[in-house]
Amino acid sequence: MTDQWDVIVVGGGPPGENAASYAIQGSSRTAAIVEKELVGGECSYWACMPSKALLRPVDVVDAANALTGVRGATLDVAGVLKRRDQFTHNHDDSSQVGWANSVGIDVVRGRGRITGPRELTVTGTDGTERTIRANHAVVLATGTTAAVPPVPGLREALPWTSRDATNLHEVPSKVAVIGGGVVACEAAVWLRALGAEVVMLVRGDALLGRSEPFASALVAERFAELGIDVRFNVSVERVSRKSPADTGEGRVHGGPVDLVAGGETLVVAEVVVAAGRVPATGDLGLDALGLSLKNGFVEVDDHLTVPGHDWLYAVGDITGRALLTHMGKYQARIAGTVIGARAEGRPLDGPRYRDVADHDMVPQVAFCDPQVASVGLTEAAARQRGIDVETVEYDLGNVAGASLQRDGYKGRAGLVIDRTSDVLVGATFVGPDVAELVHAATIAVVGKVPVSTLWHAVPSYPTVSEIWLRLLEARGEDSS
Ligand SMILES: Cc1cc2nc3c(=O)[nH]c(=O)nc-3n(C[C@H](O)[C@H](O)[C@H](O)COP(=O)(O)OP(=O)(O)OC[C@H]3O[C@@H](n4cnc5c(N)ncnc54)[C@H](O)[C@@H]3O)c2cc1C
Ligand SMILES: NC(=O)c1ccc[n+]([C@@H]2O[C@H](COP(=O)([O-])OP(=O)(O)OC[C@H]3O[C@@H](n4cnc5c(N)ncnc54)[C@H](O)[C@@H]3O)[C@@H](O)[C@H]2O)c1
Repeated sequence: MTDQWDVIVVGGGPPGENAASYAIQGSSRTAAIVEKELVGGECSYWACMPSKALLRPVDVVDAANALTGVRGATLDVAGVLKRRDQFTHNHDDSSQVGWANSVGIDVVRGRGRITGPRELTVTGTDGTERTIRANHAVVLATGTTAAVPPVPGLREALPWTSRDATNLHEVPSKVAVIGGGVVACEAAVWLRALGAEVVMLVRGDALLGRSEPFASALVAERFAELGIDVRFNVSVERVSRKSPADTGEGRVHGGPVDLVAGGETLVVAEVVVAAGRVPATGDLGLDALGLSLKNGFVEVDDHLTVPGHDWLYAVGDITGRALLTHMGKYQARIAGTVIGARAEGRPLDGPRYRDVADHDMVPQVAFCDPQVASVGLTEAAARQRGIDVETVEYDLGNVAGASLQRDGYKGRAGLVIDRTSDVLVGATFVGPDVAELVHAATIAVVGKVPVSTLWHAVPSYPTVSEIWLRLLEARGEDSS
């Protein structure tokens, strides 16, 4: 194999894969992905895919049991785990490597480190080193790893991280989840459904603390119904474990764990740390380039280029812009298109060369129970930016389409509208199966569709989308 490509991408998660393929598509350029673990990255094997594979059966059973006339839906734990393993291909990345090769991308196994402009050293699993070079561009796409807060005894207790929770092979009898963000809320739902007793230790006063308050409140209400014990304003002070043991991913890591939190001692079979992410920039050799990192993240301009280094790009979690697969892939499409244009001497004068969506137009779905699907700014974030906004909310349970989905459907939606321009700057939907509702809102936010125009976007009857009509009516103005 050669040691020189036109484009080298470090990190083979979905953003890395997309950056490589967009950078060479329709050309004779060559590309390589350097990957130290599995091509497909965290998302495919330890994050998005296994977590959603675990949550979907929970959702289906819940939906079936919420319908009069349907009886006896239950979870088969072994079957659920088996289906999860199908989605993670039992950690075999050969199909991803096959895809890369099929579109002209080489895969270089090993840990990449920048040693100079357009130059990297790759250390293989056997310790051998190899120097490789890029003619045009190097793209950093190394992602993040789970943060483990510096609580005395926590690291020594070998707690579960999201990798163990998504790849669980046994269900601990009782789990303490540290954190109240998306990882914590999603994991709490599947662990509870699979049979664990779950206690959540949340530092702040809300679940999904960056969401609209009504979303946090509905999730907390439902978690109480599910028997998830959520404790707010609690910090873990100390942890100790009898005989911690590295029993492998997704297996209980030793004896019972004592946690001292809020002046109380809690004894659990396992701890799940879901306290955010740390960028994987530590050993990338970036200091040699004199790069200043922001909390460890690589700063880029809207062409995803590292300022001052026109050959160096970054995409995905490592940019700290939006730690979401779809946003990383969006950045990758832009970076790849920019690399192609620069390689061919074309100007970057079209909309596809600039990252726009990361600036306050990011969609996200938390697939917990209930789901929380949102895009853009919350009311609080909009006000913080000095936008004069009005808000409108409506109960999803009062929408005919929603009531047909489940008996006693509970949910709520809210819009954040910029009064000056009369366009939507944010939207949040909370409830069972609301994930697919958010894209309509994303189109309205990104397209800056005036609310008066939305009156003419007629939702079909009886669908959950009629929430749009109800929200406009609740705003109390027909400006059509
Ligand atoms: C439990 C969980 C669930 C999630 N669910 C969702 C979801 O439903 N939807 C969503 O949009 N997002 C979700 N996310 C976030 C999503 O996983 C990330 O945004 C996404 O994986 C980021 O992709 P990335 O390529 O930037 O990083 P990663 O997926 O982390 O990939 C980085 C790759 O780089 C490799 N690497 C690192 N350093 C080097 C090096 N020096 N040399 C070579 N290779 C290296 C790693 O091995 C890895 O394969 C979830 C996250 C978690 C933790
Ligand atoms: N469905 C999805 O789209 C999805 C699912 C999972 C994760 N993700 C993404 O992955 C990223 C990581 O998720 P996450 O939930 O780990 O992070 P997060 O930032 O969403 O939440 C972190 C939580 O940990 C708490 N925390 C932080 N430091 C702590 C400490 N020292 N002690 C106690 N608690 C502490 C925070 O208060 C917060 O509740 C997020 O950006 C998220 O968007 C997305």
